[in-house]
Amino acid sequence: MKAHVLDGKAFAAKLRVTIAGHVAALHQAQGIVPGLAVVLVGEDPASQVYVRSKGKMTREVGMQSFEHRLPDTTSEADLLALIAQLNADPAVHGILVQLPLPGHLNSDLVINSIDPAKDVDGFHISNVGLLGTGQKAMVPCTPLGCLMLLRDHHGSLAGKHAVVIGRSNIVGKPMAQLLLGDSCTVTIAHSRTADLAAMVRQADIVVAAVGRAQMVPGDWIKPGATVVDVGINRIATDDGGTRLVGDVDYDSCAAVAGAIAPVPGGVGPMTIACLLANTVTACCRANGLAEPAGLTV
Ligand SMILES: Nc1nc(=O)c2c([nH]1)NC[C@@H]1CN(c3ccc(C(=O)N[C@@H](CCC(=O)O)C(=O)O)cc3)C=[N+]21
Repeated sequence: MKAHVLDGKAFAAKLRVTIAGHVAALHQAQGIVPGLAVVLVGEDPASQVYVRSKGKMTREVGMQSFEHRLPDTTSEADLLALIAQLNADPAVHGILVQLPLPGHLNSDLVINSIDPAKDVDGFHISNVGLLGTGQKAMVPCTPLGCLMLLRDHHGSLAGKHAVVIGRSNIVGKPMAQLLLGDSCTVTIAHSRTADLAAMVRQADIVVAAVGRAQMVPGDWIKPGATVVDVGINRIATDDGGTRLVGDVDYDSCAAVAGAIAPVPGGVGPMTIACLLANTVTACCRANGLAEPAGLTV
């Protein structure tokens, strides 16, 4: 059997068309243009690629993109002052501070200084608490994108056993909350889980978000299970180049899984599309307008 491919690239492209429609309608009916501010501190090359890609897609759907690039020597006070300015700017509906931040900056402090209503990453403690208690929140983009792919493929997720590998605040924990919200039985596994292979073999849904290249082999996958690969790892190739791989070993997993989201072309494009979706949602909430269906949970 060869797994069905969960085509995040195509899904995200359709979602961006839908978002562009909502952006055009907001502009026509209300004269409002949703705005997203992205803040990048330092010169990490991978981060620069993502920030460029986010800016391009933000403009493509008709929204305003504000990019702030700061040197890696930026003080915490200066970064907090910029965030205060963006919090107060009515043209800015969403604020994303690219992570990881340079080591001298306290990322918890920085993230919690963002107005929760503009926190399109969903990382502010207030949004984390709202999500955890089933209230209306800004939902983290990567888990939201994974959930959209899973719902699209399965319809209802109720009663399925989901094993989330990874316990980060940005993927593992919010992913588990979303799956619980959809009535899955959820296990959060991690590097210290005893007999991880046996645990993963019980899963109807596997979400791999550990940050270790190709660490999940096909013989950990229950035949027919759905595999969502969140990993983004650049590895060396034999010809001296590099290539992007996920946290699962694609070929061996695709041979046993019922469905699998590949890297690249799976969760990555969904993350950016969900960032745009969150910005539209934040813009509608800020203006007291009904938010479009289908952009969040
Ligand atoms: N505050 C914050 N929010 C984030 O959402 C955030 C962040 N910081 N820091 C970095 C990570 C990483 N991230 C990705 C987004 C899209 C792709 C993506 O589109 N990947 C393409 C391939 C891109 C390539 O070729 O490099 C794909 O998987 O098909 C990857 C990674 C968002 N992040």
